[in-house]
Amino acid sequence: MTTAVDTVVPGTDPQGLDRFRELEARQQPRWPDAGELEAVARRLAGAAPLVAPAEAQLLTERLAAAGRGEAFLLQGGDCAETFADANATRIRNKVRTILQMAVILTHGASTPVVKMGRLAGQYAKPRSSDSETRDGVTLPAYRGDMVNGHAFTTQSRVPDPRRLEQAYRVSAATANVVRGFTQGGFADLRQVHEWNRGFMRNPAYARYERTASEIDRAIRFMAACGADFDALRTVEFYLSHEALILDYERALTRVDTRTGRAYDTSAHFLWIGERTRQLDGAHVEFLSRVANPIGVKLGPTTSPDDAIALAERLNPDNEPGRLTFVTRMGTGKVREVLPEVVRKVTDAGVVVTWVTDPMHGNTIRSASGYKTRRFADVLDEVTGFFEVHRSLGTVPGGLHMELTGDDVTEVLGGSEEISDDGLALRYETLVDPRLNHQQSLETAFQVAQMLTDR
Ligand SMILES: O=C[C@H](O)[C@H](O)COP(=O)(O)O
Ligand SMILES: C=C(OP(=O)(O)O)C(=O)O
Repeated sequence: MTTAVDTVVPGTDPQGLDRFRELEARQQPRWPDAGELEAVARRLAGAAPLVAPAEAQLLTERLAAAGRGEAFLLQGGDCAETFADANATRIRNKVRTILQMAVILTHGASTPVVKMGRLAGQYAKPRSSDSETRDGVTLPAYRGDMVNGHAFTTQSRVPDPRRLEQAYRVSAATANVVRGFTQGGFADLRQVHEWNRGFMRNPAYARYERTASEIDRAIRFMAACGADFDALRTVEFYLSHEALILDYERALTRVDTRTGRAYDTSAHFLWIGERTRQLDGAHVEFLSRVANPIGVKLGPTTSPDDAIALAERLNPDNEPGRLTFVTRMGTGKVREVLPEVVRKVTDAGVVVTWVTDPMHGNTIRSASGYKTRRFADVLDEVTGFFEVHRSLGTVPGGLHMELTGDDVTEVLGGSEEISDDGLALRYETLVDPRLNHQQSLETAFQVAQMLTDR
């Protein structure tokens, strides 16, 4: 990785990187010790970048291709990564799930897939409420391992800036493991059967095995023809997270010495959440200053004018691939709200890559009290997203999912028919429910069909 980047010390601000500090920043922790936060930010500002600007620039080109319908973005991972789960097995399971989904999509729809994890930095969460009450005791809400601990004790819930450094270190280790898996042979397409080994037989796995066999046959045929398969050994895999805690994102921003542009080197792709996308807010201001490809989540209250104004602010040069709109309307709203937004944005000449997040508009509380989603709702929002783009002649460019490679029981339904009673079996997420491995593969098969029709 090239490290041709210069630190921009907070407070010395040639690129306007600190201007966000003058604006309202929602969803920020109340750090108890400003001095300690500043010391941490200074140390992080001197630390090595986690990604290289050149990689982020290549991703911009890939996302531009997705926006034109020449590729498809698959972005997935935990709702909230945890420090405790940043081990090789869990990371491998997530990477493998994304690789398997990508194989299904590429094979089913003959479309190159841009692979991206919500990984190696997804440690901060926006919350509906600042506090949580249990049995009459009220404490600050858990805001992700980057901010405070999940344990319901006063000590654990106090925001601790040293966690920003821990998030950096764990992200670096995770990124290293991801590079090992994606560059070291594990992701070799000739391992396509191997990725499925050990899973129980069920319809999604049996279907995956058939796909893998067809890919195997095609590879053997091409090998017999003398093809060179070096390109199959490695995959491009990008890292992303929500750019929520601005002190962290600012501290990891560097100036690329080749281009003179500022990059947030905490990830290749950063997105602004639905709760922090105010046009005059700190998050929009900060991300307008970095050159990474960025996303904005658009919920059901988004007006076409909001979307156009965000695009003008975040991508004034209308650079293809720079801006992705991740729509998360909910299954009940997608067909009602999305058409007008897409139509007016398109009519305004705004170049954007459209991606669906079918998770965040479909969260419910089950009768047994779990925060969950119905698998059928998730699929229906994706279906609605494709229908809307089809009817407008615009491009459905990708899928943004909360998923895990493990056999959790957090989302209702799927071919294993997880019921309300079944949620308790392996409900492990600390914030929002994720698709398990098998539900993720099922989704990929359904989307491959929609992509083929695209
Ligand atoms: O992942 C998204 C948000 O952080 C999450 O949905 C907020 O959850 P809450 O409503 O439980 O705070
Ligand atoms: C908080 C998230 O989403 P949204 O901003 O769309 O609610 C998320 O993706 O984790």
